[in-house]
Amino acid sequence: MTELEPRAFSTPGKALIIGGYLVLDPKYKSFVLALSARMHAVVRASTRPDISGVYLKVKSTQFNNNEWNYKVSRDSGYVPLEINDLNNPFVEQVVFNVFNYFFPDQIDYNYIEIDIFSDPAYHSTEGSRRKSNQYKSFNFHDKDINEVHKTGLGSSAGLVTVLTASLCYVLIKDHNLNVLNPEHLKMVHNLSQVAHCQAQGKIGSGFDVAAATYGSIIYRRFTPAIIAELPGVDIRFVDKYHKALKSLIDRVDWKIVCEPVKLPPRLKVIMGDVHNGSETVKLVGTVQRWYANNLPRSHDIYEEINANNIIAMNKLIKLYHRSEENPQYYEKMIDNLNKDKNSDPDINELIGSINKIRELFRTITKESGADVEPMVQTQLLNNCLDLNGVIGGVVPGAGGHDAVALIMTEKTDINEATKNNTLFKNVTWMDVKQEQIGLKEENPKHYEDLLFDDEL
Ligand SMILES: Nc1ncnc2c1ncn2[C@@H]1O[C@H](COP(=O)(O)OP(=O)(O)OP(=O)(O)O)[C@@H](O)[C@H]1O
Ligand SMILES: C[C@@](O)(CCOP(=O)(O)O)CC(=O)O
Repeated sequence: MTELEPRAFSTPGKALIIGGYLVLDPKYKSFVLALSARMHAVVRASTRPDISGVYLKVKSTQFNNNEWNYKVSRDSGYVPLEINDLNNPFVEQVVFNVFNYFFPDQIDYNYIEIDIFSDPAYHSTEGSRRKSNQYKSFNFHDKDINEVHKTGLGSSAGLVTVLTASLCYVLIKDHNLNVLNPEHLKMVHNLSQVAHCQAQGKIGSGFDVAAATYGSIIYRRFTPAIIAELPGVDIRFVDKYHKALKSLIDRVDWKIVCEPVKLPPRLKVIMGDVHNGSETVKLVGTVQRWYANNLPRSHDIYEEINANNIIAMNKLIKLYHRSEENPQYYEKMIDNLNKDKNSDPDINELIGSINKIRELFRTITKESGADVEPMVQTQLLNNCLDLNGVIGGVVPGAGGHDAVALIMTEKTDINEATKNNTLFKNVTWMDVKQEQIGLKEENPKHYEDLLFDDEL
């Protein structure tokens, strides 16, 4: 039995700060922050002559030892067959698409094992026990993955991207996958978008997959049609899907924008979990119906939101440049914000544009009935904005009752500022930071010998 050298990868979670709903239309740009909570995969593969075709085991031991076992073969169009009839559409679509992309004649390593790990912030900690080693810490639940409450950081997009990278490593020529090679990143990104889109039922803009791959970005989506036009699987002509997919991944111009961005220095994002959970799919459907039934006024509202989105994004970029041009002045200016939020014209315009975006989303909330910025969240955000050092706040992504995202000075200690204050009793400040980097190589040894913290 020969073994492929084990490798590990990770991808970040996300917060869509600016551009919710509009980003579903390829016309509009958005601002997405990658977060320090990451999804991880450790991949091992070996040659097993006793097994016919390919056997793939995906394990998620953190969730009641969940695992999915697939058989795949070229003769059946690489449609994965789960041997216990278990469902995980995200894993299935990754397997299907990565195998179809490479469409291998013969597979050197036909027994593949992938261990998935998700950082604690993705899920509620309730009923979990922490396991750690000197490098990593993960929560272990005695419930299945689908029964544990999510915090909305984009676990499925992170999972799809990190699994895609892992399988690409096994199947790419000479196993030379390099996360620093732009061509390889593009391949992982495009394959992940296809798999995520198919698993989700084609509803998302793909900002979460783009952030999982590229980190914090200004994002403009691809035209949804390019994925919708892929042919179905046809067992009689197994290479039909492969040819169309290969062309889509390598040759079609996706006209996508993924420009790296950073929050201006000395500012940070803080995510607050409101523990309620929202149904993105339902919210999107309701807002889209409102949009269609209220044209052309709804279009004008979107255009006005977009004008303010652009102001907010430009101000964030300008502040970043100012920090580089005159670091001392910039530092003082940020320090001043802890006393007077209106002391700088760029910050003023940033605050003004975010307030306007929120106001327009409240109009949509009222008219459509979709809780994009429901009253409780308005109150919570306004209470946050009253705190020293907090300069902006939004209900990220699709909005709803899930979470709030705040932009504040680095010196602001949100836990301290809200401690014992009943106005904030329903919110838990999450232990995540904004991060630049998307798909990252990890050390597979860092996932070994995890021990329960309470037994250390
Ligand atoms: N650690 C994991 N192991 C295995 N599968 C996982 C894991 N994390 C997520 N998944 C898959 O992703 C699904 C959750 O995806 P979903 O898109 O509903 O949530 P999300 O991406 O975390 O949330 P949101 O899009 O609101 O940020 C799970 O049902 C499971 O199929
Ligand atoms: C409403 C939408 O723009 C954002 C959804 O974001 P989230 O899943 O709530 O983080 C949909 C999308 O872009 O996929």
